[in-house]
Parts: sequence; structure tokens; C-alpha cells
Amino acid sequence: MSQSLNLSISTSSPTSPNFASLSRPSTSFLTGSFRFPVKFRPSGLRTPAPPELLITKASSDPEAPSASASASASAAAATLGSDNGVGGVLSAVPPADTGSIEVDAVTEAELKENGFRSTRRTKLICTIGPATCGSEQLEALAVGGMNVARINMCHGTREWHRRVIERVRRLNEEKGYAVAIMMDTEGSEIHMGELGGASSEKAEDGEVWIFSVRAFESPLPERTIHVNYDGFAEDVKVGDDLLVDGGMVRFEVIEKIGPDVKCRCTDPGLLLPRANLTFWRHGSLVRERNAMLPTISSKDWLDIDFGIAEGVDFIAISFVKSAEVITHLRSYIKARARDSDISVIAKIESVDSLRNLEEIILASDGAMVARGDLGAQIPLEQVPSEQQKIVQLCRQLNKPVIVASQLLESMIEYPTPTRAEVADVSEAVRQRADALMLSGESAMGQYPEKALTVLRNVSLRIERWWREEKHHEVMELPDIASSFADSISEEICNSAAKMANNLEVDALFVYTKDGHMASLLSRCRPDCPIFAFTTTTSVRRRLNLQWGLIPFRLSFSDDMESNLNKTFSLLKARGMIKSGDLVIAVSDMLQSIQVMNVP
Ligand SMILES: Nc1ncnc2c1ncn2[C@@H]1O[C@H](COP(=O)(O)OP(=O)(O)OP(=O)(O)O)[C@@H](O)[C@H]1O
Ligand SMILES: CC(=O)C(=O)O
Ligand SMILES: [K+]
Ligand SMILES: [Mg+2]
Repeated sequence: MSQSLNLSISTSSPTSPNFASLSRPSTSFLTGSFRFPVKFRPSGLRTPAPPELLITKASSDPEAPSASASASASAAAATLGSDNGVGGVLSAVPPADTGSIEVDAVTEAELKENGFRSTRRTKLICTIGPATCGSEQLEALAVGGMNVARINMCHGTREWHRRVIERVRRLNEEKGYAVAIMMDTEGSEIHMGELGGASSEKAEDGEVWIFSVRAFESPLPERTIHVNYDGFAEDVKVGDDLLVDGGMVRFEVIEKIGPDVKCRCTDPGLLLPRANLTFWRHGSLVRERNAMLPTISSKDWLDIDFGIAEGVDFIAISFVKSAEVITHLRSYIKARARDSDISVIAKIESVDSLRNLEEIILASDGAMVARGDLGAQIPLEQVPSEQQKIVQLCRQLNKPVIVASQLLESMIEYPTPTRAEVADVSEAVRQRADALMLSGESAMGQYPEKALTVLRNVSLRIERWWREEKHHEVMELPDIASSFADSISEEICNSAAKMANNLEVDALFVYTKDGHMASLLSRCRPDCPIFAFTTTTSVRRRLNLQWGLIPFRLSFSDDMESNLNKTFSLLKARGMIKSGDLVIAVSDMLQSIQVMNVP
């Protein structure tokens, strides 16, 4: 049931975009002459100047969007209400088709009905697990605004993950979504094994449990937990505290008998399969030989090979300690996956990663504040300030940043979040993180779609409030370019974003082959949405992680005027923009800033 849409709008008699005369000098076509910073704030610019040329064939194009595509777009919009998500259906047009544009139907419907300002800027990631692995469930998440699907290699088999990847791919191909796939490695920290098939086990106060490195046949002996790390029994000492999942359950080590460690439960709670274990001595985290374990285990390498073979978009590395491991992995990927460009995301979830934060982020393509394990390694009350620091640093260094774990934890069981959870989500949105991530809420919770709706609505509300209050940030963005050409791009993007805010334009357009210019614009967190046009579907998917970007796939040339004409025609034909809308366009082919009204 592929819903293909083939818009072949003739650009043989190109219309000339109206380069609105905004001030002296009357041309705003700044190509070639880099007089930065561009500083003009003309008064009375709220109403765009009337277009000088009104030639367009687009609106009368006989091949306007197919009925089925429009119907499903409005159906998606209808189910979502006025503040809907991003996701959606449309053209499964082969990339070679030069006359088409690919965008999610939910975005399209949203732009049509609510205009530019309504689009959500914060991106949403869902961990896929038993609750969401079916095709219909995945589609519901895509309609609900999922930008990235995360698969966690701690759980499930490769075969299971392969099926999930296949389903997401099919959804993208058949229905035009651009849901990216993020594979998350297990890492070699200490964790419990499976619970012999049980989904959880209750540990009661005072009970004695055995934690053992022995290999057991299933079912396990009663009150026995397998530990994955061979050195465990040697490293712990009698009197140590053993924390499951950072303190969700707590034990005290009372005796060591060879490979078995006898522990008494001091804080009762639920033990979940493969839960993380840390041990503490005199109030400090013990990092013995386990600190020497490789960040990427041999199992992780096999999973990474699997990820490369499957062409995932992002690989998130758990328990990163230093920049070297990231650099090493990146060269490994480069050698193995010649024409794929998999981004490497560093998960900040250990004491070491905080210590080497800047070099790790610099070496990576992005970072995740993995608050679950981080909160097991540092005092909980320290997590919020570390989160803020990581989010800020990532933005300064122009790396997408994800805030993860326990955002809506109570929604694993209940259909509404706590007020405290909503406040936490709001804070992450206010910090302008690129993306928010659901873990157990979407992987195995009772209300995955409702949880996603909460993230979506809170994001939209806080973003709008932030804009209405004109909370432009004062964040200093350091120069990050490593070459003169990069410096030009950076200056262009900084200036364009500033102009967009000052002129209150409707949208920024960026034509970018590798996505770099789009990310530079996103980094500025401008008030208006950023339409990112790129030629390949893989770049389009990767851009889906970044704040404020609405990625489109479009073939374009080095001739900006014809690119703009074509884009205007295509977008107007689909009702996503209209005559008179004020747009600023930048491109990485021409290094220009153009300000114009849509003709
Ligand atoms: N593929 C899967 N199969 C089965 N259960 C899963 C799967 N993915 C996630 N889960 C369940 O969802 C829970 C939360 O997922 P999440 O990805 O946050 O894992 P985690 O075990 O907390 O580890 P991490 O620190 O890597 O996030 C898991 O504890 C597990 O119970
Ligand atoms: C996401 C993750 O790995 C954590 O929070 O620990
Ligand atoms: K993981
Ligand atoms: Mg973790």
C-alpha cells in the first residue's frame, strides 16, 4: 500500500523569487560579499513587502497531492488534535526523481493547518521493546511524533532487533517517514543476568540473596542472581553496599564463598532482568578492576558489526570513559561502512565520562545524558546540574544532545504523569536539549503512545511560552570552525539566525548536502522553524535528531535561484507555505544569505 506521490512541477520557466527590499542596500542577496555581522533591524517589517512578481504555475499544477496522501495526512492530524506531532505519510518517490520533495505527512498537515510557528522543535526518541515492536505500534509512534527509534542491545536478540529495524524501514519507505534508528550498546559494566524467565523478582527487607558469577542452568536456584562480571566475587568486600539500578534495591555484602557473594537486602524493591549493579564502600563508588573493563566489549563489537550491516543511523556507546574509544570506533565504522555515515553518540553515564567530558563530546557526533546509570554513579542531587552542563556544552560544540531516562517513569504503569515528571520534561525543553528519550515508558510500559503525547504536548507548550516571553538566550556560542570555509558557514548561520529573530521571519531554509549548515542553524535555536533540504534520505534521517530542523529530501543544484523557485512551487502546491511568507535561505554550496517573500 505504498502511497506514492509524484509531483512533477515544471521549473522550465522559472519564477523569480521576490527578494524583498528590506532596507538599504535594497538587495538582500548577500552572495559573495561577506559583510558580517549583518546588522539591520528595519522597523515595520512585520508585514512582508508585496511580491513584485506573481508568476507561479505551482498552484494550478494538475498533479497536486494525491487524494490518498492528503486524506491520510488529515486523518493523522485529526487524530492528533491541533498540536500534533511530526511523523507521517507521503511520497515514496525514488531519490532520482528530481521533481519531488519528501516530507512527513504529519509535518505537512501541521504546517498547513497551524502554520510555521506550530511545529515542535524538540525531537523525540522512543526505545522500542515488547510493548512497541509491532508494525502498527511503530506506526502509531511515528504518527505521534517519534523522530528516532532506539534499540537497546542489552535486551532481546539480534534477530528481534533486525525485525524492528525492518519494520521501521518499511514504514519509512512505504509511508514516507524519516524515523532514524539508534542502536545502543550494552557496554561492559557490571549487571545482573536474566531472572530465569521471570519479568521481575521482589527482594524483601532482610532477605538473604546470593549474587554469583557461576553459570546456572535455568531455572535459577531460589533467591539467586547471576552477575556478568567474573571479577565480581573477588572485587567486593564484606560490608560493601550493593546497589541495583542505582539504589532501587540495596543489599549489604555479608559473606563471600568462592564465586558466591551472600548479601542481605537492606532496601527492598523490584529486581529487573539485567539490572545494573554498583558497589559502594564507606559511601564511595568502588571502581576496582571493573573500571579497566573495555568500554566496548567483544559482544558490543559484534553488535556494532550488526548495526553497520543493518545501516543504523546512530550508534550510542554506553559507559564511555574517554575520547579514544570514540575516535577508534569512528575509524572502525569508516573502514567498514564506506558509504554509510553512522553517527556515534557518547553516553554520559559514568564518573569517568564527566571527568573527560569536553574531549569526549568533541570526539563524538552527539551525546546522551543517560541519567539512569549516571544517577547510580554520582549522588542523585548532582544529576540536574550535570545535565545542564552537558546540554550547554553540546550546544556550544554543535553536537546534538539527548536527555534520557525516567522522564515519565510513572507512566510505565499509569496513564498520566506526575507533576514532578512534567516539570522535569519542561526543564529539559527549556534547556533546549535537541531530544528527549523514552525508555521503559515506550519499551515495556502500559501507555507508550500516551507517554509520547505528554512529551509532545509539554515540548510544544514550553517552546511556545519561551518564544512568547521572548526568552532569547544570551548563550555565547564559541567559534568552532576548523577552516576558513567553515568559519564562513558558521558566520552565515549565526547571522541568518539572528536576522530571522529580528525580522521575525516565518522560516529559515537551508540547502545542505551533508547537513552541516543545518546543524549550525539549529545550534542557534532560532525562533522560527528551519526547513532543511538535503539530497539524501540518510542525511534527512540523521537531521531528524536535531532541534528545530524539519528535514526534507529534495534534489537540488548549485543554482540557488532555481532551487528556491522549485522549492516554493513544491511547497506551495502542497499548501505548506503561501505567497508573502517571509523566508531567509542559506546554502552550503553558495555560502549566501537571501531574504525574500515567497512569490
Ligand atoms: N528489546 C527489549 N526486549 C525486552 N525488554 C526490553 C527491550 N528493550 C528495553 N526493554 C525493557 O525496558 C526497560 C527500559 O529500557 P532501557 O532501554 O532504559 O534499558 P535499561 O535496562 O534501563 O538500560 P540502559 O542503561 O541501557 O538504558 C528495560 O529494563 C527492559 O525491561
Ligand atoms: C539511557 C541509559 O543508558 C541510562 O540512562 O543509563
Ligand atoms: K544500553
Ligand atoms: Mg545506561
